[in-house]
Amino acid sequence: MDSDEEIPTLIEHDPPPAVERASARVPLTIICGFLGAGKSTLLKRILTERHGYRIAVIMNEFGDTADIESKTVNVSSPDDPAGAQSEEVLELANGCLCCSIKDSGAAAIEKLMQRKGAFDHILLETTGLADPGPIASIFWRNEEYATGLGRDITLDGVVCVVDAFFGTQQMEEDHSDDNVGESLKQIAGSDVILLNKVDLASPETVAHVDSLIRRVNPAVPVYRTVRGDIDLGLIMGISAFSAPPPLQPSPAPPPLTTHKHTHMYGQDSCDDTDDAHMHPHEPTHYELRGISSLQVSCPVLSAPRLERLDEWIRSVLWENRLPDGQEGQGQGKGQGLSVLRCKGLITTEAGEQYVLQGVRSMYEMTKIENEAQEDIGVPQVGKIVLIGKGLDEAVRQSLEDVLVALPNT
Ligand SMILES: Nc1nc2c(ncn2[C@@H]2O[C@H](COP(=O)(O)OP(=O)(O)OP(=O)(O)O)[C@@H](O)[C@H]2O)c(=O)[nH]1
Repeated sequence: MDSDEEIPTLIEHDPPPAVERASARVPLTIICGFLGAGKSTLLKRILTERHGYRIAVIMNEFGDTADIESKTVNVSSPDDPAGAQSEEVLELANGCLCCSIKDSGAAAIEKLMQRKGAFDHILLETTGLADPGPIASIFWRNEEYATGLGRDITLDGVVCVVDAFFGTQQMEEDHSDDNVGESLKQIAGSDVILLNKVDLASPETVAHVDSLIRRVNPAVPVYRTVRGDIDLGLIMGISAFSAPPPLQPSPAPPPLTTHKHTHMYGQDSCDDTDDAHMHPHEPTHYELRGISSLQVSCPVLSAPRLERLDEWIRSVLWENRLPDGQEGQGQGKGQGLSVLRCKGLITTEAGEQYVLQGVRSMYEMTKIENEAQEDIGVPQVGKIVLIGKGLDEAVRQSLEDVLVALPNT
């Protein structure tokens, strides 16, 4: 055997950390929120405090080339005193990167990814009136095709900053063409909500906004903050698009106290003319200007029933109708069926468990690997949460039929 044929000795070595980091996908968090709610304040805190995370922050409206100077957080860094005016990626004293550029968000991120390895997480701020759904879809879809940015980035979650003082009023006044309002779409499409500026609002006002949020999106954790002071571990690294929804029912929101509140958002009318009376039982199915949520518990499913559920989801998400052709009717407004966000945890008779995640018409059912099942201790009974328009009793009934009532064939 000549020397060329000798079996080479394996030398074990750990890849240098920078190489390891460069090969991993970087998680991206979308930060949306109501106008003036405190998004920039949150980002400025992240960019200037010593927290040990290496975060790249992109502050710009996604895809917008309009004036951004007014959106730029003036971050001064001892290493780059002129940095706030620069359009380049700034490296800040605490290890974060700040990117405030005029070209499109995709270009900004591509530029940022040339520095891959220099940061562990990306935060992308949208403007106060952006619906996060389409942006989330872009990154989520990219991941699936694993080309371009999708090779480098994984969508971690959507965080929404809500103004505790003006939140109720903003939801009330925010009318868009489809009569839903971007603020409600932001709440519907978020995985975490920061109820900010709680120092400015009375406890009753804070509780009321909190209650509205939970009624639109019952699966979302809501953290009350002042000037965006939050443990970063609660908003980053949450894997919202691969984790199951919270298994415990969210804490019951405080009841809406008076009729005045409930009627403000165009709920069905009530015969009682006393404005101060309490509703003894708040409906679990709640509708706020057309957007509502539906939660259905999901028993252990046979394989055919899982297939039928998949068909049901395809019909509802892709065709905006129930599989039997009977469209859900939006309460009071005649709006059609349209799902903005769905999540679920499904267990099968074969002992497999799936996480359902959907943003608008896109969805995936991902099998939880056995080890992960053990880690998170997933129980046998799952649930399905839908957030969107037209989610009335006909939709609930139809879903329950698929999960429970129809023959288990
Ligand atoms: N009292 C109080 N003021 C706050 C808090 N958070 C932010 N602010 C102030 O509210 C104002 C708006 O905050 P920003 O962080 O600029 O809000 P934004 O969401 O980035 O605003 P837009 O980008 O215009 O939508 C600023 O003057 C902040 O200093 C808070 O928790 N309490």
